Amino acid sequence: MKKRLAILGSTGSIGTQALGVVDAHPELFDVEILSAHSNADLLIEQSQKYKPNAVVVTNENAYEKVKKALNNTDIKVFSGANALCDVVQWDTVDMVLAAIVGFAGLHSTIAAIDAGKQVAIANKETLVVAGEIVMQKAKEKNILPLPVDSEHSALFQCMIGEHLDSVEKVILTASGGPFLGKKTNFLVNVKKDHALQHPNWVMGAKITIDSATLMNKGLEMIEAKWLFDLQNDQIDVVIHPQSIIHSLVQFKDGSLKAQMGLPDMKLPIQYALAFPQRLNNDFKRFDFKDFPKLNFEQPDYKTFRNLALAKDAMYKGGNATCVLNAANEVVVHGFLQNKVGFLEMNDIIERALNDVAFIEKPTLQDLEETDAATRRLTESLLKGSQLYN
Ligand SMILES: NC(=O)C1=CN([C@@H]2O[C@H](COP(=O)(O)OP(=O)(O)OC[C@H]3O[C@@H](n4cnc5c(N)ncnc54)[C@H](OP(=O)(O)O)[C@@H]3O)[C@@H](O)[C@H]2O)C=CC1
Ligand SMILES: CC(=O)[C@@H](O)[C@H](O)COP(=O)(O)O
Ligand SMILES: [Mn+2]
Repeated sequence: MKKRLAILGSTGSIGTQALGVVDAHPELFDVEILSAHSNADLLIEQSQKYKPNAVVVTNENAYEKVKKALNNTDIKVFSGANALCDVVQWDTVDMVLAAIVGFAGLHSTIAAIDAGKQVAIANKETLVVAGEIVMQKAKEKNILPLPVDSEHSALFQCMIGEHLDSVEKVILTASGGPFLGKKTNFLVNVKKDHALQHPNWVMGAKITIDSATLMNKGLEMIEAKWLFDLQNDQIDVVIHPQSIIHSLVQFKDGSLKAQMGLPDMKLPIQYALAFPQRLNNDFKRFDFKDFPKLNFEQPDYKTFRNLALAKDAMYKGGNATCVLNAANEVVVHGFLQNKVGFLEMNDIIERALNDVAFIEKPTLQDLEETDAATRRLTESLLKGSQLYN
């Protein structure tokens, strides 16, 4: 029986690569649901090729275009974020790939878990904002959320067959991004074109900027905490510029297990979609001759302050990681519009973390309000930037 997939965020970097995995294994997967926000043309193209049961479009203008284009087909076309939460619960869906970027992916992921669906989570922001709630719900439904993020897929693969209480710590590898080794006198002037040039991975714009500021690794620390039920001091980061070792688990006997491979997201996507099977593929193989040296160094927390801010938020807990995420989403959006400087992003996130009211044990409703309040505050702080016009 084929696995029937809901691919949320099918027009993005993860979504399109997931469809590549489906292309390679048509005997294993059927596409039941696709979703997009603004890229109507690509969603129309994908719909014509994969003939899903339904598509959801969250941007109103794009919805009109998709609706018109698919008018003469059997494909149902829905609009709005609520529709995402409805379709993932359909009986005809076996697995949901959460590949929407940002807080916007939270509710549909929770809806999928509430309905007892298998979930493959690329959308790390969901776990950063509401990891405790999401994992508790998954536990109640007896669901094992499958990580798609490369580091977390690596940790997951290393932990298979081990007792979780034999884990001493996990070590997340970070490429260091395009500005590895740079200091503030350089970073103060960097613009989006440079920041968007990730050395090893081709990804969506938001996560690429997060990699450049090291916020991505901070988000990933929090993501690891919830996915693997770790204490804060069990999570380390090491810079590894080649992105060949995708992360490591250190066990109580001192043994280290690492998962390695060329940087290619199709592998962790395929692993999650097919779990517990490992599928054949023709992805390029790692060759030691191409990598005579693998390097490691400590992160520069003083220069890349986002990593320190994220770590502090993780230790603080409560709604602090929700504040961190919302402020970061707003400043990254601003940076991509050349409305705020690279280093100013740190200052604004820090202000938000200091100024938004702390809630120790937030409900989902509290987190929604925290997200909205942080966005309002951060937007107003953004207007203080000299670059803002
Ligand atoms: N790309 C990668 O290699 C990796 C990504 N991730 C994580 O996976 C997630 C997706 O990343 P990535 O694919 O790079 O991002 P992209 O920006 O490439 O794609 C994002 C997807 O989300 C949709 N989307 C955007 N805003 C909304 C919204 N408000 N409501 C509903 N849908 C929306 C987009 O639709 P549209 O394009 O139609 O506007 C698109 O389909 C992120 O959380 C990221 O951190 C994790 C590890 C690696
Ligand atoms: C592919 C992936 O999982 C990204 O999250 C990647 O890890 C980003 O690279 P950095 O290590 O530069 O953040
Ligand atoms: Mn990652």
